[in-house]
Amino acid sequence: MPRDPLIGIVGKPSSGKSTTLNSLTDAAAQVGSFPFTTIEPNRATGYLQVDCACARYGLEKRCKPNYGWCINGKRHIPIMLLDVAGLVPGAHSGRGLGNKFLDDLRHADALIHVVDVSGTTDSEGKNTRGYDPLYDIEWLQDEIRLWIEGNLEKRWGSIVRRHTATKSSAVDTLQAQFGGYGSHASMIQRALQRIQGLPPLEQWDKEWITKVVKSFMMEKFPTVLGLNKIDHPDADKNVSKIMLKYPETKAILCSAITEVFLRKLQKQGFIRYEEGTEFVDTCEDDPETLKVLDDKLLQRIENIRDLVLYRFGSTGVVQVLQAAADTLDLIPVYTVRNISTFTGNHGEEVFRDCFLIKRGTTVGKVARYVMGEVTIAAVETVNGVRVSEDAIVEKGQNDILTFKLAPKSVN
Ligand SMILES: Nc1nc2c(ncn2[C@@H]2O[C@H](COP(=O)(O)OP(=O)(O)OP(=O)(O)O)[C@@H](O)[C@H]2O)c(=O)[nH]1
Repeated sequence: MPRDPLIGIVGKPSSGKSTTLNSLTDAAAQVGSFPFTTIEPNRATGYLQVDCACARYGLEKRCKPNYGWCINGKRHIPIMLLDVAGLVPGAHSGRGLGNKFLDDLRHADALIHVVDVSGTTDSEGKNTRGYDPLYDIEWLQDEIRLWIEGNLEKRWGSIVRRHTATKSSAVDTLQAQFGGYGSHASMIQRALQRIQGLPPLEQWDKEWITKVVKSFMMEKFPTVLGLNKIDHPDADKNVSKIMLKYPETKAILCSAITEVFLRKLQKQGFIRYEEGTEFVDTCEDDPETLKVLDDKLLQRIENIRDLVLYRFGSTGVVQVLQAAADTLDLIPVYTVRNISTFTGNHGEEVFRDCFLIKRGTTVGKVARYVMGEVTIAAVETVNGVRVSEDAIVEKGQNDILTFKLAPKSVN
């Protein structure tokens, strides 16, 4: 099983990366500790919303995840986020924080590019007016590409010599070069297959290398755009321009600052807010349980409803994380001790453990990830149905699993 998925948040200074990260990690509900062994300063835990298996069996009330939480069948599964700061035009050649951000980036499996669509900050994050954010989308992709290309071109002569001498395939040769970015052979294969008319590696010139790197980036760093600051009056026209120019790119409209504000008021007991939705209740809706808000704050909530929630359906941040995770094609798999009751070792609580795995992962891989290198005698799913270790995990079919260990042999 590969390591836990990691989503990188990139964008120019002042685009709203930290605000987005805060809005995604400052969970209002009570959460368990996180499952990740190391948390570094620029990493944080976000929560991905999925329809939990408990809802299939009417067990919502007894669902208590070990990590994250589950309310009414909506499960919030921890997922690691990485704040990749320091990207400015020219960073690949040492500007700003230079290549430091690129070292962070290599660990990411997918990227959220936070774009400031208000047009009030320039490419370096300085205040301005009427800036065209289309430029940010271009230069940011270029920076990443130039960094990868630069690393490749430095050694291109010896790469080609070795490739010819060892009669390697293009996939093997590139995997040796791109392994440091966490690539694997099938990723490179897909990247190469996408390029029409690609000649043998020894004939690649600069143009072909650029094409190869661009295609590799689509595999290694699938990117969604978080079009942030949609609450700003200038945002509309910039959003339209971006959508028109990049119709294929997944873009989600966001207002990270609104999400932070709503979660804060919710924590303080002033509002009831269902994250990822347009629903906000205040003391006017529920005077019994919600604290009284002054007129100024009530007016601000009204504006948020009109300018963000009712117009766009939500603040967008939950959706942007969802979209980034979708590019990785992750599905939740539940491991239980008792396949009839779905409970763990003790108590009545169900579906305690859940992992995000890449679609296409086999049951055997999940078993080894959860149990380590032990001999598994049998794997069962719902109703005690036996499942082969070679079976691919499928939602609703064999995504609830229990593992029976082989008895230890006595010599
Ligand atoms: N209007 C509006 N402002 C926002 C939004 N999100 C963030 N901001 C503001 O934009 C500014 C920059 O936000 P940050 O989250 O610090 O941006 P950053 O990308 O992390 O910036 P660096 O740390 O410099 O890389 C702050 O003043 C935020 O309050 C938003 O959704 N709407």
